Amino acid sequence: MESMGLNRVPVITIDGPSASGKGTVAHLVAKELGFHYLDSGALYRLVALKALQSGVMSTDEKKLALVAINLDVVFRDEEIYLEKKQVTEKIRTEECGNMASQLASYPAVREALISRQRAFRKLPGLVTDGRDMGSVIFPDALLKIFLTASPEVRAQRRYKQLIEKGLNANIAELQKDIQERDARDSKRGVAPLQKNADARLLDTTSLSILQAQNRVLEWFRECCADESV
Ligand SMILES: Nc1ncnc2c1ncn2[C@@H]1O[C@H](COP(=O)(O)OP(=O)(O)OP(=O)(O)O)[C@@H](O)[C@H]1O
Ligand SMILES: Nc1ccn([C@H]2C[C@H](O)[C@@H](COP(=O)(O)O)O2)c(=O)n1
Repeated sequence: MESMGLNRVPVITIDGPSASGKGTVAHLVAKELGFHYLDSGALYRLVALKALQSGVMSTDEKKLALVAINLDVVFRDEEIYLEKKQVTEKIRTEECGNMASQLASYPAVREALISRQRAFRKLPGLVTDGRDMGSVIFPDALLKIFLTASPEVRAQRRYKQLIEKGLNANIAELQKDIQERDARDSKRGVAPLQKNADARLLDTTSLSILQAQNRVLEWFRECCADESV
């Protein structure tokens, strides 16, 4: 693997809808394999946070693209820094998530984030999660997964996650929010969330986190054997 060109660095992409568990599974798989990890949604959330802080409107594509181009962000260990300030939890609010989903529909914003995402592809490998990782950013990925779960289960998981963090949450509002976000992310004109033919479907509605993680690792080993990686 050491002598591989950059385009042969193995990549596992995990795309899927909001609160499906793709971030959790991608992170665990990366840890298990000793691979790098990219949470691409965090980049859209960081643009959203910076735009909210600077008073840039969610309708101003040009200014939002400038925010994305100039984003001063560092991912270090488990933490995320925007302009040297730690914002790991701050970008996880529903406000940032919704703003991120809105600005992610602009081609100029998406274009501005492409090279940043591809820069994460380094030896010994990369696991990444998002909406267009397999379709647009890493079309030659070794293994592409579309990870999903029923909308009800996703809302319950998000509810539990927020309550465990000591935050207020309302299951009906979360369900509505997830529905709206899914619709916006899937219906946009550029890089929509969808299961492409070359992605394997992983429905985790009745799987535990460990079962989902193991399924991805099994598939990865199969792909490595097929490709003699
Ligand atoms: N298979 C599973 N069984 C039970 N809970 C799960 C499972 N997968 C993930 N979870 C839990 O669901 C919650 C949401 O997961 P996570 O944040 O990874 O989703 P996501 O798809 O990355 O969301 P988003 O796209 O909004 O960032 C977390 O609390 C996680 O621990
Ligand atoms: N590859 C990606 C990643 C994220 N987005 C957008 C759409 C999401 O609603 C929003 C927040 O992502 P999350 O952190 O919830 O995964 O960002 C996208 O369009 N493409």
